[in-house]
Amino acid sequence: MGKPDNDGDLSHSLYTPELLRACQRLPKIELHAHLNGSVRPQTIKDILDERSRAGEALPVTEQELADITVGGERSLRDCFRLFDVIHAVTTTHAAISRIAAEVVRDFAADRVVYLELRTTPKARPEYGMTKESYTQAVLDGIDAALAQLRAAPPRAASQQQLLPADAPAAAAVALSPAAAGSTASAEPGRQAGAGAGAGGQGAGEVASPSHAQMVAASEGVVLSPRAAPSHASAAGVDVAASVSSGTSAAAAAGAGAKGPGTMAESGPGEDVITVKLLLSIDRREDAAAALETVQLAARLQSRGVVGVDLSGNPYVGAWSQWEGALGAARAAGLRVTLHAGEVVAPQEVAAMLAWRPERLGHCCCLDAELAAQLKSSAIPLELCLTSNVLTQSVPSYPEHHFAELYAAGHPVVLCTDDSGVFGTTLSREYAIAAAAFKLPVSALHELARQAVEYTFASAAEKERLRRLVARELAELEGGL
Ligand SMILES: CNc1ncnc2c1ncn2[C@@H]1O[C@H](COP(=O)(O)O)[C@@H](O)[C@H]1O
Repeated sequence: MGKPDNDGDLSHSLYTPELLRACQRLPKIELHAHLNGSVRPQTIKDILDERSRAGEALPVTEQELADITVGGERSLRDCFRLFDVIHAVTTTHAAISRIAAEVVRDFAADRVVYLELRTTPKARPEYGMTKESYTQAVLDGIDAALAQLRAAPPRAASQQQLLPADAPAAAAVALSPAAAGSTASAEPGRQAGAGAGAGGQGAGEVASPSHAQMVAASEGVVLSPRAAPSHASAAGVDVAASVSSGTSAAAAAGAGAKGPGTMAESGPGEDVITVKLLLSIDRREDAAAALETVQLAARLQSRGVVGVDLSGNPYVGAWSQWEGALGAARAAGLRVTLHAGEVVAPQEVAAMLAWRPERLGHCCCLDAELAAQLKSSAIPLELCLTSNVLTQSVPSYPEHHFAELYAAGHPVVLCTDDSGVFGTTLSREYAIAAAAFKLPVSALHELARQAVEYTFASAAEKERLRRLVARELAELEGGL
């Protein structure tokens, strides 16, 4: 599957290490990240190793494992086969919690200050898993990561081993060519990632390299485990240790409460990351299964579930299957975002636009008429440059529809989609956008600022985020 030196991915020649570093310093908002697509490749290997040591028959073949760990340019169809392989590996609640914790820490390490993570609740009776227990495991993992980020003393990050500037790309296992280099053979990431795992390991975590580290290694960039806000480093602090998550209601209920959906205490410095969860409906699911997910999301709003997503293989299913469940989501006060137009499907995209979700994802394959309708709808669009190029939904970075929509002033937000599968980070997506579309730094700042407006956060949280992002950008602009 794929070719390691995939030149659909021109990112290495597009941007410089300096540009990547500048993007790592930006306070960023991530609104389109699939949990299992954001898994660290090494974690998949670790889980398989553990199961193998326990004498279990492995759920994937050698070839499937190679497909995960070596990667390559992938068609969308191949991509969905890969997700099935990942799901075959991640069958325990502990694995789900571990992945959620690592993903939160990886985004925090990439200076993402607000994360809307999304995942498909899975009912897998053969593993004693219900949609509810799966989602609880995700929430527990998020809680664990936030608790650890909150507790980590500011100096902890500075004591961690940094990735050497000359660390070879091969130091990391990669799911994709973007960070692959030659990869996979030599106990990857163990050395490079050890102790530098996005600011240390959480409960149940072992050392495995984050995407930020893999990207940094492939770019020859020294990456601080925690890209601290500049004022913090000016004060001799490497890491902002306070973390917030959750709803304003929980905030009003006071500090110290636990988990997404609650507001943790704010420390003297800065909030590290706020995390919200969207529950995804997989396009393979029928109306009843979709409704079950919506009802679960509605019940878990107090824990930080803010919305519902429709995703999955775009070649499967029909819009009419999920419309009822999505209507129920709306009635329950949940926000809705839809994957639209990843493949040519004009009738479906027209129906989705008419339904008016709060956000849309991708919209790669729209004809001129639909593109005009999208623009007049002003529905904010989650754009995932690397994902779209690697899955060949768009021909190249410069030809990505970001350019046209951005020029038209359409609300857009840069996102990663599946940072593990595509070996990317949000900082890298910003760097690619800057280089491919010749955006000045001020435009990157404006993208970061505007992203706040497209979150599914409450009005109070948006206001807090606006202030946080504005303050950090002002410091960057002031060169502090
Ligand atoms: C590449 N573009 C994409 N288009 C559509 N759906 C995608 C996707 N990338 C990921 N997913 C959806 O997210 C699931 C994996 O994460 P979770 O198990 O939910 O955490 C995939 O199985 C698919 O349903």
